[in-house]
Amino acid sequence: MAEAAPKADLRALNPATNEHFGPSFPEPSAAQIEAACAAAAAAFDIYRETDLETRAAFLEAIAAEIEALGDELIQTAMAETGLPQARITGERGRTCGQLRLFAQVVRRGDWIGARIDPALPERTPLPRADLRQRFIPLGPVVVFGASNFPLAFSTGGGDTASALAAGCPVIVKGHSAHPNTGAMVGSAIDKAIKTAGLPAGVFSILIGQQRTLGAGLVADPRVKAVGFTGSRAGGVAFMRIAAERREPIPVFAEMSSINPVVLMPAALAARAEALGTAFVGSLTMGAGQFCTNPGLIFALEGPDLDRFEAAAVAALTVAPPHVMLTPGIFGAYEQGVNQLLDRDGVKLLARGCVGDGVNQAVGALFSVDAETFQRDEVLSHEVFGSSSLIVRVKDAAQLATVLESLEGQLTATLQMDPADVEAARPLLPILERKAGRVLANGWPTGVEVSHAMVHGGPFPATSDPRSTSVGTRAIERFLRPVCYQDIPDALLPAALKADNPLGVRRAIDGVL
Ligand SMILES: NC(=O)c1ccc[n+]([C@@H]2O[C@H](COP(=O)([O-])OP(=O)(O)OC[C@H]3O[C@@H](n4cnc5c(N)ncnc54)[C@H](O)[C@@H]3O)[C@@H](O)[C@H]2O)c1
Ligand SMILES: O=CCCC(=O)C(=O)O
Repeated sequence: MAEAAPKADLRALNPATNEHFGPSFPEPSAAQIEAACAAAAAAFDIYRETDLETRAAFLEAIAAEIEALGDELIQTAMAETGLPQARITGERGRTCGQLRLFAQVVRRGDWIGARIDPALPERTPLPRADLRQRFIPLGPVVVFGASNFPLAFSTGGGDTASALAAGCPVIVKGHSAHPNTGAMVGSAIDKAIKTAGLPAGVFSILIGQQRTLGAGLVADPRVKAVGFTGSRAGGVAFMRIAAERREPIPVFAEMSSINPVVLMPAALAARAEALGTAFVGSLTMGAGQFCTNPGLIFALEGPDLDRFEAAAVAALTVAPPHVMLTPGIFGAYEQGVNQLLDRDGVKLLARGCVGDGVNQAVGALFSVDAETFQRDEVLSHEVFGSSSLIVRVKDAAQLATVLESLEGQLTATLQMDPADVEAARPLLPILERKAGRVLANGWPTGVEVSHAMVHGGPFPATSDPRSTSVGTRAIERFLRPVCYQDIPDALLPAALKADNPLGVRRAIDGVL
């Protein structure tokens, strides 16, 4: 856990210098938490029935307002996270593109899922009633901003965009690692709310550092769902709080993944050196602070794996150190690496360059044989940062067994050539069961925001394998179906009225 519970007001910390800067953020009071929940609840019935164009334009306005924050947003996020300019600029593009993509989804209206089974009064032995179904939003959603993506997975990120697209008011628990970035994006969303003429409770942000803030929000009876990206312990804590409520609610937590990569024999023989170098590029990107970071490599032991290791060692040895997001995250990384250094049967292959600054992660590469890996549960725990473990397997049967032993993952990757297809075929069902996204010949870092993307997977990658937190399917997390039986046309929602005034696609008796 990165966040302690200090008594002083929160101020931003530059992790590159360990210096605080900017204004103080007093911990939100119980009255402010109450006000945010009350406002969100009051806004729900108005916001959820906004017409599609108003809601889509609102999402586009948020994107425009975020862009209008200009370079100040980029500089602020850089100072608060230690992430470089190109990364933050790219992340802003992804964030705004994500909002605009959800605007298109809202306009198209397919998410309403309109279905009509017309009445069959003459049916025997029993007539059928007129049945009409649509999706409605769940209600106010609490979103936890993630430390590692201060824009794309934070205040105005994917959880917020998809919940707002669904028609849910959002209360963001801003991450204490980037309070000013969070506040700036929050102000951009507030402006867009005013432009759209929406109730203020459609969005609010509470920035704080105490556990009671997040726990209180998840427990509030007016909150109907949770979106979270962060640690396994944090996600599990919220799953528990949500399950123990008088009315349990869904928690969509994206938590822990070590993203196995399998180097298939023909690919390894053909391009061991290139694979070794590319692997280190993915491993060290952004100081390894990606939930998609390749933390486990599997390959058959032998000279080709030796070549891969040699190339990876050569690349990692010259890899520069990177400032991590917070001293707490840096400390957790160091602890994780030290734990691997102490593990029986684990060999250190390489460390990256050591810097002279604070909170700088030095990459780490280890190797272990498959028997030891399977015996020692600690070896399959996520080390958040640029640390990875190569698991040397004896044969194809052992590879299948060891993959089968893994926990749920966001991604699983096959590095393969055409000659590997038959050997890969029996692995695919295993990888499908383990991961939300299966890749060939890529690296898992760098998630596309699109219609077919799945950024999800079985526990502990997420708390609910049926969904994704990236891509347009993310909207489905915040919707539930309602069936209207024999409701008069005058009372039906527009999407289900006889003359289909919204012009949305509808399935009539199951046929679109
Ligand atoms: N899988 C990922 O994408 C990912 C991303 C970021 C961090 N992490 C992991 O999380 C660690 C800490 O980083 P972090 O601060 O970003 O994540 P975190 O889970 O500690 O915190 C995320 C948010 O949840 C809140 N929170 C966490 N536990 C809570 C609890 N028990 N009760 C109330 N609120 C709680 C925090 O206040 C924060 O707002 C990292 O070292 C890393 O291991 C994973
Ligand atoms: O840290 C989680 C998200 C990772 C991601 O979005 C990416 O790899 O692009």
